[in-house]
Amino acid sequence: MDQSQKPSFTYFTVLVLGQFPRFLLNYLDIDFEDKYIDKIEDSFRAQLKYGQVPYFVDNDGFSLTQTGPIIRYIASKYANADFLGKTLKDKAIVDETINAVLTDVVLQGYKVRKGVEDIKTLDTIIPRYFGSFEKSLASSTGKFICGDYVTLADLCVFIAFHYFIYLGHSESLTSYTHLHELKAHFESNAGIQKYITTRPVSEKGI
Ligand SMILES: N[C@@H](CCC(=O)N[C@@H](CS)C(=O)NCC(=O)O)C(=O)O
Repeated sequence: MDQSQKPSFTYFTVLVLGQFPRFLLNYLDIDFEDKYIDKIEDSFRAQLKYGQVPYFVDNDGFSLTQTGPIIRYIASKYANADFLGKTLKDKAIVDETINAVLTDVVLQGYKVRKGVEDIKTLDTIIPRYFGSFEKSLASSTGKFICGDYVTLADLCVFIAFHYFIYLGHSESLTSYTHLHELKAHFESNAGIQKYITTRPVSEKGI
């Protein structure tokens, strides 16, 4: 296999799931090829293990689908050792948080925006999940979910918070001051600034 190729990432222009690897790759300042697609061509679909994107290919040709495993793999390989949690329990909390963000928060927000789910769903989702993330940050011994060091859980919570503001729910999120501080923390990262300001905007608004 060619060891010299750049990692690549493929997903649609919409943000939904693809924004997690994209935010992470930019946050870690990884030189990668970002491929935006409008549709999955048949020949490409045949390469995808479950016929769907997100799709990540590492610099040695190793490929992965499934958002959670992609971001955990990238973090394990390219971030510092603590980024997935320093202790067994911190690792479990990081995992618990990522799972909540990917399955219970972001997909629900997307479904509401798409009109597949009633807007009233958010009356439960926002206080249940963002309320809980806020509580974790407020009771932390440091600025982050696991205390004084940043993890992939913090990045995922930031992405979900950022996404809900993008989807138009900022008024319901005003009172979450620790989440706003977390947002300011990540938005000060040069890679994240670059990604947010240069990414293509989907007309679909999702
Ligand atoms: N469980 C998968 C879900 C992947 C998924 O639903 N992908 C959608 C886009 S968000 C897709 O590829 N849709 C196009 C299609 O099925 O043709 C993950 O977490 O990555």
